Amino acid sequence: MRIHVATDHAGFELKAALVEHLRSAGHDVVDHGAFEYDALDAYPPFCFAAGEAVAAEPESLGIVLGGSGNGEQIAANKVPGIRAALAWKPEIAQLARAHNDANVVALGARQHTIEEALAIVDAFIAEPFSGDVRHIQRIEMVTAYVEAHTR
Ligand SMILES: O=C(CO)[C@H](O)[C@H](O)COP(=O)(O)O
Repeated sequence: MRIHVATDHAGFELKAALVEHLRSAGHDVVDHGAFEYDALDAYPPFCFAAGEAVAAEPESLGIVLGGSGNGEQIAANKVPGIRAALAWKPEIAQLARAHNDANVVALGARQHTIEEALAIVDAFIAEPFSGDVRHIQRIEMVTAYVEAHTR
């Protein structure tokens, strides 16, 4: 699977481990930065880049990393077509896929060990969208709201 990954400085170490982990599992990983550690960098451009790439490739998924994952989720969600979920345990990552058809997962690198973070990501990637009508209807409600309020 094509997986787009981005981080700011706070997730820099986790991103390296994550890219290696995903490539070892056979995924086609596209790294959208940060490409060097800079304690003063800012997460939005990285998250926009990953989000835009996911939106352009509907079969792909995205992963955005930061200290908490909050700002990264918020930024990714500003990209049209992105449904980004902040996941803090594998069960939440599974629900993000199964119920919300999330195409981006956000993680707080400062909140987990690398092993915990990889388990959350693996759960996200492995879980398909359920396709249940009630979930489709709810997602469509959100999409319709965005379309009605976007100038
Ligand atoms: O998680 C984040 C945003 O939600 C950032 O990674 C975090 O705010 C970075 O913090 P600092 O600049 O203090 O290293």
